[in-house]
Amino acid sequence: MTETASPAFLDVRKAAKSFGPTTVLDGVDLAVARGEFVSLLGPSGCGKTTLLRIVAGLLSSDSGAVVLDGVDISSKPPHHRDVGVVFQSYALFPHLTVAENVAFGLEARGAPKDEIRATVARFLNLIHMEALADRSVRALSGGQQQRVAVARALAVKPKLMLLDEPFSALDRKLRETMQIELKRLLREVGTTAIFVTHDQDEALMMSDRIAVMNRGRIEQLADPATIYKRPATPFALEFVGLSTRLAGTVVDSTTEGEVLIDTAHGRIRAPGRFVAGSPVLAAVRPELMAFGENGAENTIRARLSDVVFQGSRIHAHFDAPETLPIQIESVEGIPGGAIPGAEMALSWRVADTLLYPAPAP
Ligand SMILES: Nc1ncnc2c1ncn2[C@@H]1O[C@H](COP(=O)(O)OP(=O)(O)OP(=O)(O)O)[C@@H](O)[C@H]1O
Repeated sequence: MTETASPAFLDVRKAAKSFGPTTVLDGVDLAVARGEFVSLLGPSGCGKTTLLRIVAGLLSSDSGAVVLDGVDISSKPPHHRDVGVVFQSYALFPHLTVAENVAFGLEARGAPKDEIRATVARFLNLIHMEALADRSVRALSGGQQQRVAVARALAVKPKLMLLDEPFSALDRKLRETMQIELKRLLREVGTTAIFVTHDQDEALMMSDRIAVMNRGRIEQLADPATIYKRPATPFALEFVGLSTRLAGTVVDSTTEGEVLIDTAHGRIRAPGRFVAGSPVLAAVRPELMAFGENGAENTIRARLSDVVFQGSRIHAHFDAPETLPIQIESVEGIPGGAIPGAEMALSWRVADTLLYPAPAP
């Protein structure tokens, strides 16, 4: 299920790639608005890099077209696409200084000296590296090198920036700093960007919209809050964030657009329309569940198996006979000091219940 950004600045139509009998991209459509930051999020091997390489012109699509700012660039070579690329490996010119690396693309285009000087100064300022302008890039840390790589790609004012896991080689703290800096930098320069990651936190924090990819398809394309609160498919639900999941069978439906579902943990209600007898998957985010019955609309009983202290909150896991996870997050802790093995009531609102057709086994 995809939504279309309008008007499309980048319009990828039916991108497809097979290697021998293996389909890696299965006719993917992706429309990106001008100035937008879109992440491709999915597990290893789902086709993120393949899609990015097709947009960059580093790989040809078996079908379809790539249209950028109204121009079909499908048959143009990478250096004629007006697209900047930053990969995980920094790929800077090791024999050049920081400033020379940032200037490289402009010099190759024969830009006037004054313009080069001003642009390099602006970008070194934007990445806070004015003081290191004359240093060899060999003498930089990983984070500094990746800043230079981003500045070098942006200095030629590409219409589109493609970033493939640019921070995955960096440690967590530096990574978080770089994420904030990149977002600020792209906003200041006003560049449209596609960002590949398999890290859901990175995608949730940085993106205007996220394309959740699975097996060569986009399963959902939406803003981060919608991806988290209303995952379109069981895969998107499972891949982004944690959830309590309950397998069940619809036993009845109400005129208010709700269904009654029998699960191994009791009967619950959920918004949705399914005929009686349909196998379904019901889910709820753990922070939307509470201990006890609390007069809430849905209540199940389950046996506490594990409690994980996470500083500002606790995360409790429950035994689930059908092996789907039951988990709750609470800032208040476990009531009454319940210990593993104790049976507890858990409750939540019907409106917070997500409902899907049962995925194929
Ligand atoms: N040149 C190739 N020949 C054969 N198979 C390939 C080729 N390039 C990619 N693949 C396969 O296509 C699939 C998708 O690869 P791709 O690099 O797009 O995945 P990805 O989602 O970016 O994963 P990762 O996060 O691991 O980089 C993988 O199974 C990969 O092995």
